[in-house]
Amino acid sequence: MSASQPANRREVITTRDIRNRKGGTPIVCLTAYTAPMARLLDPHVDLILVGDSLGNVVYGMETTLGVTLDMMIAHGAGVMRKARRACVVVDLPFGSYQESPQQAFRNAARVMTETGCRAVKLEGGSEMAETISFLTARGIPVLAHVGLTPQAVNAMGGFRTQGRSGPDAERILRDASAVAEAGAFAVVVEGVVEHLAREITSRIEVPTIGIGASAACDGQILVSEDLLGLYGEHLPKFVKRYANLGEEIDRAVANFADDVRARRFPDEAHVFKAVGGGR
Ligand SMILES: Nc1nc(=O)c2c([nH]1)NC[C@@H]1CN(c3ccc(C(=O)N[C@@H](CCC(=O)O)C(=O)O)cc3)CN21
Ligand SMILES: CC(C)C(=O)C(=O)O
Ligand SMILES: [Mg+2]
Repeated sequence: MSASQPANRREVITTRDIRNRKGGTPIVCLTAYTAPMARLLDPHVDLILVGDSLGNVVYGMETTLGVTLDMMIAHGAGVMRKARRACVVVDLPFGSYQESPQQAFRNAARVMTETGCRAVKLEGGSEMAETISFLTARGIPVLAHVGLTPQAVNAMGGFRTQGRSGPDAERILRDASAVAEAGAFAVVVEGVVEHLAREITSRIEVPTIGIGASAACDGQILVSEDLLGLYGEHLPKFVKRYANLGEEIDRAVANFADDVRARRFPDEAHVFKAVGGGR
């Protein structure tokens, strides 16, 4: 009998699967903001994050502070339509969860019901522990995010590597422990020095997913447009470019413009003709 494993059951990755990867094969994560990008990433990654970095990447904002809940829900729903197996997590934007556990639940529940995603991510350490246990106890899995937290850019005085001083490193370690103990299924660790990332990873029981936080983490995440060469010229030091799609787009658009101006496009292969009755 195979009632528990029907042959046509499709592989899906749950937050529990991610949680269980602690210390195993590194967890592969990338961002997607749209359906076509989700379709391309889905066969290759374990987790797709609909990040509030879409404020920078899609909307040209300077920081993520102007991103709204409605924007996250619209993009999250688009990603969900084309992600079949990867675990999809949606960022809660600035101002949608910091006020109280009740505010966080109300807005996270909207994200879950209106997108169908598996979990939400929120930024913060010890001060968010109560909110994380409030959400997880009520059925909303939470991915935590500590270290360099972009929504706190004004409090941090810029996008700076965190944990360089002893007291700073101890605070971030306490933050990571607090969010893990509060019930987060994994913790994004951003922009911290290598020895701190290694220390956090060895001390907490759930996986760490690093961005600019060394190979000592249990997984890695990057912004897809950064590694594809689709965003910006000056990238953070931690980004590795795997393609230069921006250059490809430049060449393709220049060729299209030349063809239109020279009347080479549309050519015979791309024109409708009224053959046998027409249309
Ligand atoms: N396209 C994109 N990629 C990202 O990784 C990203 C976003 N957007 N938006 C939200 C946050 C902001 N992030 C950032 C932005 C800038 C730096 C940066 O300039 N870092 C300096 C560190 C300088 C230091 O050593 O303190 C660097 O040179 O890497 C880092 C992370 C990461 N996130
Ligand atoms: C870079 C990741 C961790 C993120 O929070 C985002 O893309 O918004
Ligand atoms: Mg984010």
